Amino acid sequence: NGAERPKGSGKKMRRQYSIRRPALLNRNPSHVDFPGFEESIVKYDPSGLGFEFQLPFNPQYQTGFETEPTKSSDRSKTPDVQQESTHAPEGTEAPVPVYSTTPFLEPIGNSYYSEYTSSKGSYKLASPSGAASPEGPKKYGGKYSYYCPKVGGYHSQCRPAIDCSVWYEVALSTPGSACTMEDGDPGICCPDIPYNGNGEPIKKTKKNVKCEHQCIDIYSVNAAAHAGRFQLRLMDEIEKHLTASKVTVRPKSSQYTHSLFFQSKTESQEFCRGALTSIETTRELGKRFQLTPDEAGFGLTQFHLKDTILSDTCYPEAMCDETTIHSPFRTLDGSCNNIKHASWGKSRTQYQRILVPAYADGVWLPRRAQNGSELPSPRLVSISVVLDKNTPSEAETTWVMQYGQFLAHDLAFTSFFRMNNSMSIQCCTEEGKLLRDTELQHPVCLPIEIPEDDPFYSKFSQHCMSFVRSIPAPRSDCRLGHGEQMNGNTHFLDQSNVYGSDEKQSAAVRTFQNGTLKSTPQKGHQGLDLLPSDDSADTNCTLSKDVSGIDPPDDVRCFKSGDTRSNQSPNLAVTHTVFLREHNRLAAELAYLNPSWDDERLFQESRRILIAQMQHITYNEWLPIVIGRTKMQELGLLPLQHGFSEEYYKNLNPGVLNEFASAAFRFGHTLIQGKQDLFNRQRRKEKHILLRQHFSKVQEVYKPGNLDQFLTGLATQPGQDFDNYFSKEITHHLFEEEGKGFGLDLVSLNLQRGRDHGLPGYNAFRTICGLQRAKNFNDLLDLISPAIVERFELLYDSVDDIDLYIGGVSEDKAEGALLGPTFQCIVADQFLRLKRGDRFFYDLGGQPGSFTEEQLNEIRKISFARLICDNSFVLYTQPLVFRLESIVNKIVDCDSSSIPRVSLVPWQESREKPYKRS
Ligand code: HEM
Ligand SMILES: [Ca+2]
Repeated sequence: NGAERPKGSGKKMRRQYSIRRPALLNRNPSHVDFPGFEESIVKYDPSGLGFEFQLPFNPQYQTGFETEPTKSSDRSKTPDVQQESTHAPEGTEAPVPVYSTTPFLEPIGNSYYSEYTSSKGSYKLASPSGAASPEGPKKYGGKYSYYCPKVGGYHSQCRPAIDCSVWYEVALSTPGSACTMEDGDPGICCPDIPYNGNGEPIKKTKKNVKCEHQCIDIYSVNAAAHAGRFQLRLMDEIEKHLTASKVTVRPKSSQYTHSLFFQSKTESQEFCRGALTSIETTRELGKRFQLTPDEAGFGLTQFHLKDTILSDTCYPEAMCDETTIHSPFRTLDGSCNNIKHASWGKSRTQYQRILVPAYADGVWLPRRAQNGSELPSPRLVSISVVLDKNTPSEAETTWVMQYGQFLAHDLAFTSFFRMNNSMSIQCCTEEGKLLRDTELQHPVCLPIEIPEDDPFYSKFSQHCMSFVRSIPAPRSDCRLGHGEQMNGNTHFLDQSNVYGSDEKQSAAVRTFQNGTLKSTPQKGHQGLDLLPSDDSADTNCTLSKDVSGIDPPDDVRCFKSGDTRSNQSPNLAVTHTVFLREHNRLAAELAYLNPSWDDERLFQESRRILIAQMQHITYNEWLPIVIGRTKMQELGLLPLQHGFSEEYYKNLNPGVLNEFASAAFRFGHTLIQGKQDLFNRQRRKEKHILLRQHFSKVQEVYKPGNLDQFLTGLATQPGQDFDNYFSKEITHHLFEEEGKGFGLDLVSLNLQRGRDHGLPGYNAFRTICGLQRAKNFNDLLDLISPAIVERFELLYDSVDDIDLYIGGVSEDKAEGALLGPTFQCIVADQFLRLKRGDRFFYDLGGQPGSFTEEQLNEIRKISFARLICDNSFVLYTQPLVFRLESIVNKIVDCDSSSIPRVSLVPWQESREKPYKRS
């Protein structure tokens, strides 16, 4: 029945719009078995609105859209499932293929009930080959097309996979849950999405410390403020000295590449200096009055900076005028999302914390051990606990990782200090030794000591890994006290990595014509554009001839997007490209439907839809894998099937948690594949790239056809599992300079970053997350393997000293989740804030930014598979791209209704039904 694809679907043009479908037939009859169940069936209408364009409206999408003929001979090909090790490129064995060995493009419709074949809209009985389920369709004498078994103990219905995303594992383990929808395309039997619980956000801790020293008056504070300012001038002098002495970062070195992505921007510099002055003032007061760390870090918050000579270091109050408050569109910098607290979630504001910080001096110095001694070197922790072992995921694709990184770059951008002259700060000698001479050490350096006998770096005589501290943000309460780090991006899930985090960044990526974003047209890509080039980049993103075999092509440039990190790896750039194309596709479609809309309206409406789509994909497809359905239900994070959500907590700060950005959400680093595969349309592996050669090199993305192969690779290659295993590509070769043989260690950077930010130890978070606080190392055995606990005991003096990051990645998985309970709890809390604290959350009703119900129901049809299908030449994919192909997640044609389309007709203003916001 592969020949029975919808007629005309060979034209790619058609794939962008809903295909008119016959009236609903053969509705899932599961209610027959269960009297009284009928009322509760939520009818799924895969027909959309029968929206069909007669004429192509955008010539951009016309050329080259002939798809490959789907000949039956093609369909009989089996995929090459042989895969080689990717996590550990050096000397590990090829893993056993973990994904289904179902032949590539097995006839569609030939699902679990193999005796049925389908044609659009009706079913015919094929030659029976034995019922696949004891209560199979035969029970109904062929009257009904199929029978859905109970899934997870609940009655289920046959729906597009995307509507069963949260039930996926349960459906997969239920025989007979692969079904055929009434139009013949494959679906999954699953129950309705469960009702949400009403779990609350974690209560943030506070430390109320009374400063006993009554003699600290405002004069003393101002005197200390002068000393604070002096510290900054001193830093300026040290910088001059360092520059004169040529203690700088060499271009192309790993530190240089690191700084390309994370160095602070000019716009943040001023805020950073103000914040640092107030931190230095607090430290100075601590010294002058011999305060305890708690008194300095928490007690001094009694002083409001407005009363001191540092009043100009506070943020100016964000002002929201009436137009902004009533606008259906978010501001670009996230301000005025919360009307009362206008700067909540705004870019360049501080991260918030669940637990108060544990700086060594209470104010700013990195955390130390409980007994006051040094913590073990992060690199020592990394080599003692972390292995590079290939543990491919049994169920998920590399997309889980890649989407996660994209999401991380929407939510957090922690930049580090740079010099006043914009140059990067060097914290080790050029030869990789610690800088002994304190004169030559920049005060914001926190170099990582590499042990003498390091099994890897000793081969290169490296004893020091450069590390520059993160910049602080002015405290949102405008008071003296401990430091807080700055999030350079908007805290909301709002695609700031696409659109930028302020007006200026956004202007740099817009064309200001027809609502579109800038792009680079590609002849070789047959009309589908790449990201625009970043002409200001003082680096190049080409590969050397040694790696690519060709001279660096002239037209290859670094890409530009709303976030500075889009060139970090080819697959990240590819992900950005999908979202860029989708924005421009939406803008073109909206322009067709609403010819009167100007550039601004088209831009904002497309942006609003794209953000909504990404929010839906995140909560419907990605989070159920990462934190699991049960946790989501408990906290009220499951997507609704219909209607609006009403839960907006105007008193809930949506801001990103420091614990989330600097530890928990870095869990994704354990999922990274060292070798990233490129697969062709037949899902045969064409080649792979070795990550170390492609950091900051996006040349491969330019090669015609590669983008689609990266996309297919991400949907085919299993991801690595969540564990304490990390690929060498990031623990030995991060940002490696070609020919050097070594780069940085991301695990060490993560650990040092946590200490730099004053994050309390792992044990403190166990308590917050409802686990038992470990009184000794043995108490960790409930979640961490004995071998690792033993290592911890050797490394750390006290169980309270264990760094959050290493503790978190060492935990066993929580039930039904990818993450261990502690990271699950922090990540879940963040996504609760991002949902209930966002006035523009996509399914929220009753707000100026709310969609109409009709529009919302369209948004709910989006899947990541649909975004890929509509914005590339990928022609076939499994409907749930975060999950490996399986019996319930078979590869289908992108035209299939198994991957529903979003119709934009409800956005057409001139329709009979007026465009109305609820
Ligand atoms: C090829 C893949 C990746 C590379 C090379 C990479 C590299 C890095 C680097 C170098 C940092 C900064 C380290 C520091 O100095 O503190 C970082 C931060 C981070 N990474 Fe990754 N990462 C990757 C994938 C991921 C994934 C899959 C996730 C999540 C699912 C993730 C989440 C984060 C987060 C949340 C941060 C902190 C961001 C910030 O605060 O600015 N990363 N990553
Ligand atoms: Ca954002």
